[in-house]
Amino acid sequence: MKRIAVLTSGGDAPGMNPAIRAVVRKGIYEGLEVVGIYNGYQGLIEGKMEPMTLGFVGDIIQRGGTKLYSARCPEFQTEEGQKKALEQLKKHEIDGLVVIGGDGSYRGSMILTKQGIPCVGVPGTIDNDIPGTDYTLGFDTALNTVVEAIDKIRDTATSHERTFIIEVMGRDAGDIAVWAGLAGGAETILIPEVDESMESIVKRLNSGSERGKKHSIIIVAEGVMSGTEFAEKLKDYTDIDTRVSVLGHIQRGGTPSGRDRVMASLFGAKAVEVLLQNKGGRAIGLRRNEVVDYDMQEAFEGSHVFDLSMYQLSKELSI
Ligand SMILES: Nc1ncnc2c1ncn2[C@@H]1O[C@H](COP(=O)(O)OP(=O)(O)OP(=O)(O)O)[C@@H](O)[C@H]1O
Ligand SMILES: O=P(O)(O)OC[C@H]1O[C@](O)(CO)[C@@H](O)[C@@H]1O
Ligand SMILES: [Mg+2]
Repeated sequence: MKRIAVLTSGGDAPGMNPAIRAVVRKGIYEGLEVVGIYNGYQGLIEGKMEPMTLGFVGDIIQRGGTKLYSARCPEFQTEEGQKKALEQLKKHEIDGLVVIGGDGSYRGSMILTKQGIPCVGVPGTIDNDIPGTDYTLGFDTALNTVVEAIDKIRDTATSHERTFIIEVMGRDAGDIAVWAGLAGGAETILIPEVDESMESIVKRLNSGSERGKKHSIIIVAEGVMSGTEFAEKLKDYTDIDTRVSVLGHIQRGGTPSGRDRVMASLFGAKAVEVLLQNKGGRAIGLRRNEVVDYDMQEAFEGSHVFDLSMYQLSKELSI
């Protein structure tokens, strides 16, 4: 292994920059040449890459987004696109690749591994939804962004004695919703993992009102339905005055938290160590507080472990 490359792919996540920094600096420390590929698999297909220096990754540890840019690349899902990508890797004499991204990006990397370029995945997605790891980069920062937003919205909810419906991200996963709901004291949390009936939701809202509760925070994970859709549904059951707030992409941006910077540094360095052992098709993760590498296949076959007890606790604490 002489020359390795790194790319970021899929939705960006705070922590991607510190992870790039760790891959580049650990690689150079170990005597490797490190190439940065721009715009994910799209840039790989187009050969948009250049050698990285220690300086290139200076002053990025504290920045959100990704200095290498990210993309969703439908062309890479075609055989022709994959062939072009492999040709570029061979042309630039790249012996191994670190892919920082979510499950889709991992799937793409498996194709390259099977074609002879060992790839290692670093979990970078705010959704925290990759099977096999307890943590994905960006989750902590996104969580803090959402909690800050809930706190602000709560001020208005209290002043106007209103119920607020806050829609949060997490394509198919309820982690952001549950953690933020618990941290922000939300009364109701709707997540894709649990099917709660409208009757039960309304019953809880009404019992709060009967006890004199004047405001309420409802978190809706986008994977369940949109906040607006939920507000419309609620109208069929109650005349409670609601407002909807869609947090959207502010959840993906911003300075990575201390936790995300540390995890990114640990994950990025571990990815380089794994490549140095000539291992491909591996994913980096956190298990019981230990940084590990595991068979990437597990990330596809296993299911993301969702902590139902936290969801239950949020209900017990926010009645
Ligand atoms: N099955 C697949 N085969 C080949 N490439 C894939 C596959 N799935 C995804 N990819 C590639 O990976 C890119 C990123 O995937 P996707 O858009 O699913 O994001 P992700 O990595 O899952 O991140 P996130 O869900 O956090 O945004 C895709 O645009 C595509 O280029
Ligand atoms: O930015 P895009 O492409 O609209 O993707 C949004 C999706 O990406 C994520 O932010 C990360 O996977 C999801 O939570 C969300 O559903
Ligand atoms: Mg994904």
